[in-house]
Amino acid sequence: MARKHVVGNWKMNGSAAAIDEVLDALQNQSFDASVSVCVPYPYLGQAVAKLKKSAIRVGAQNVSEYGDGAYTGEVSARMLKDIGCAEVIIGHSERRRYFAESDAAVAAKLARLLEVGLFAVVCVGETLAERDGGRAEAAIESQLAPLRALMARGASPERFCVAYEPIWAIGTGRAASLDQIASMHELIKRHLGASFSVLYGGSVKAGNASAILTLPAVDGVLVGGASLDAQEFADICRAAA
Ligand SMILES: O=C[C@H](O)COP(=O)(O)O
Repeated sequence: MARKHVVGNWKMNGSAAAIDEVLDALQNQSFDASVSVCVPYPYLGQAVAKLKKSAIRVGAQNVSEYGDGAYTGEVSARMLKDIGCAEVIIGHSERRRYFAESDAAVAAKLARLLEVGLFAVVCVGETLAERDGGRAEAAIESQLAPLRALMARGASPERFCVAYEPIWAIGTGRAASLDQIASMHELIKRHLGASFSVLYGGSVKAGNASAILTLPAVDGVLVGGASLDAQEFADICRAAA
């Protein structure tokens, strides 16, 4: 069985001191799972240096859909690779919602990451209105369509995973039920391939991680708030044995 993947997403939180504190507490621990921490851009270099001798990988939370050039304020996939990032979260619902990131932009970002050889964690998720209106599956299928198109053009399913994050479960303390998670992960695997890696995100905590990670269709978790606490994040990583 493949190793589970635990990704911490710090979002726009933290400081140089907080990064040191959390990474100091994590860096010498060994986990059966593959573990990564996605810190804000300004702290990427610090995290890469800190985790040089650790198995924990450093990731970014976004990347430009463009290659190097005159795109003020953007950060290219090549730059992230250059400084030692291993993976990048793209298409997070907060980016789709607050920064109008479209499915097409997410697909372009994925293509950039694949070009330079960085692993991508592509987020998809439905709103509460879509879930309550019986449209959750259709919403996810439409977000998967550009990924399927990229795969049809040769994108390797080994180089990226999907994180299923129901928007109503993010930061709310109300994780999706095990049935809801299992059924959506199975749907995603039906579309992208049975062995395709699918993570779950949305109010994952030390207390529910084990039950979620035990589901056969769950290949890992994407953890927001709880990844800011070294002890709780380490407990979640251990639950992914
Ligand atoms: O990227 C992480 C997700 O948005 C989940 O965040 P959360 O664990 O704080 O609910």
